[in-house]
Amino acid sequence: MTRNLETARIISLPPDAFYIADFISEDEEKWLLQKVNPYPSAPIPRWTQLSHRRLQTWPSALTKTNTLLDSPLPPWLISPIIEPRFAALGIFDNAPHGAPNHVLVNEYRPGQGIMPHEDGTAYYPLVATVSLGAPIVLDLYAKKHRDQAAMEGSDDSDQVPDSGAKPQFRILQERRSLLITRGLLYTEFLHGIAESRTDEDLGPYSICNWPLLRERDSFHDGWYRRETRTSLTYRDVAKVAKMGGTLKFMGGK
Ligand SMILES: O=C(O)CCC(=O)C(=O)O
Ligand SMILES: [Fe+2]
Repeated sequence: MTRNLETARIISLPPDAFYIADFISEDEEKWLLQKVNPYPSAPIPRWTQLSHRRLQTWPSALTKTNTLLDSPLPPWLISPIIEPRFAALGIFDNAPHGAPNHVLVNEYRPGQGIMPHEDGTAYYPLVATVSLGAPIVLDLYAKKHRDQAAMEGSDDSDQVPDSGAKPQFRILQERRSLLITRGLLYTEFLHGIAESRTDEDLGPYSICNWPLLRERDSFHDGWYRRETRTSLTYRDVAKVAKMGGTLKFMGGK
């Protein structure tokens, strides 16, 4: 990864996390939100309603064996985010395909969130997240290790934090920002977003990327009311099946 990115490192976190407050412009944000929610309705309804958020999966969902059927991302997810910006920062240079091939779009309305989870081995261990619309706090929890889970009498696959457990770290993602998490932070931590109508206790001691924020002043009361926040999460799926192969298989040749 290039030197440029080092100035964006969140130094209080285990390796590695990077935060760039002003990654896209206001016009680009507006344009991307229109692409996510085309007026009056998408030609193909892209949203899947989940219990606590809405989700779009581009270019398509992974198969049961975590394989991506090879197909390009739509142009609006490529330019300007992947080309030229990710490329200039060398973000995916070491990933198997040298660039992201999969994007999950999440939308959270006030009160919605996502349970602490890990993204797992289907992806190269790096996620680059562009935030749109409003700020939100991402909570990080160290995974429980086998011995700890055993001591607590839970089965050893139970790495999920107890409900009500305090996150170990909190990252504030402003609208128009980029957050990159990779390496140990990807493999050894769970991440989640609280199902809350406010984000509170915001300050230099509780928010680990505080020095890198664009609009610290707007958080000086220590809280804000949630508004609809959309995320574009870019990843590289390791296993890709060429369509040609599938067609040949279907044609019996
Ligand atoms: O919306 C986000 O920033 C997090 C989404 C997430 O964790 C996921 O889609 O796996
Ligand atoms: Fe995730």
